[in-house]
This record gives sequence, C-alpha cells and structure tokens, in this order.
Amino acid sequence: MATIRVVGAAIVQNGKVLCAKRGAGKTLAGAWEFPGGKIEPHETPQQALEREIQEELLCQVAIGQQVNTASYTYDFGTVELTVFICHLLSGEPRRTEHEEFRWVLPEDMPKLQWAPADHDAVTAIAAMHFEH
Ligand SMILES: Nc1nc2c([nH]c(=O)n2[C@H]2C[C@H](O)[C@@H](COP(=O)(O)OP(=O)(O)OP(=O)(O)O)O2)c(=O)[nH]1
Repeated sequence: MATIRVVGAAIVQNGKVLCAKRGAGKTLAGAWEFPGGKIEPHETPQQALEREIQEELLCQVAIGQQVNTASYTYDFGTVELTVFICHLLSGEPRRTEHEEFRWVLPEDMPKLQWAPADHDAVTAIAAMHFEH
C-alpha cells in the first residue's frame, strides 16, 4: 500500500496549541489530531498545509519550525505525518469538519487521545514553551 503523506499544523496562540477532534464517521473518528491533510503530488508540505488550513479552518497561518516527521501503519495504510509550528496570520480557526477544538497548554497535550501517528510530535511539543 502506498504511503499517505500528511501535514499537520500545531497552531500556537497565547501559549496554547490548537488541538482538533476528528468527527464521527471519519477514519480515526474521535481521535485528536493537528488540523491539516494530505499532500497533493505537486505540492510542498508547506503549500499543502497553507491550503488545508484555509479550506478546513477558514483562516491563514504562517508556517514556522518543523517539529518532526513520523510514520504509522494503520489498517488502511501508512501515514507519514509532518507537523509544523504555525501562528495565525489572519482570521480565527473555525470548525468546518472537526467535532471539537481545544486550546491546550503544551504540557497538557499528552492527556488527550491522539491519533497514533501523532504521538512523537505531541511528546516533542509538550516539552516546548511558547510566549503567552
Ligand atoms: N490532518 C491530520 N491527519 C492525520 C493526523 N494524524 C493522522 O494519523 N492523520 C491521518 C488521518 C487521515 O487518514 C490522514 C489525513 O487525511 P485527511 O485529513 O485528508 O483525512 P480525511 O478524514 O479528510 O480523509 P480520510 O482519511 O477520512 O479519507 O492522516 C493529524 O494529526 N492530522
């Protein structure tokens, strides 16, 4: 099975990170994730992330430091997830497909039930400190 290349945004505001709960009826329903999605063949990871955030959260982000890339094999295929630290440029994130949004302090993020591909990124971000 082909690898599914995915990008996720850890959007930071006031020292907290936006965590998003996947909606019912989707793969990995109810799991927490970073907003984002699949990278199209012609896109860089950053281009894909800008597009996905615009489409899914109806706002614009500045993409910063790459946190990590990690792979996890689900029953439907292998997801290769790259996570970036992002900041809001304009607009406020709005829910169009997620069940819930939560702004969470980095150290509290590991308490949520994350999609398995996200665990290393969450551990890395949990050790970071952002300006309030
Ligand atoms: N956006 C996002 N996807 C993630 C994360 N962790 C993780 O395993 N995934 C998986 C879920 C999906 O299988 C795939 C991302 O595709 P997508 O965001 O386009 O998902 P989707 O629900 O629209 O598509 P589908 O898989 O339900 O067909 O990667 C994450 O932190 N963010």
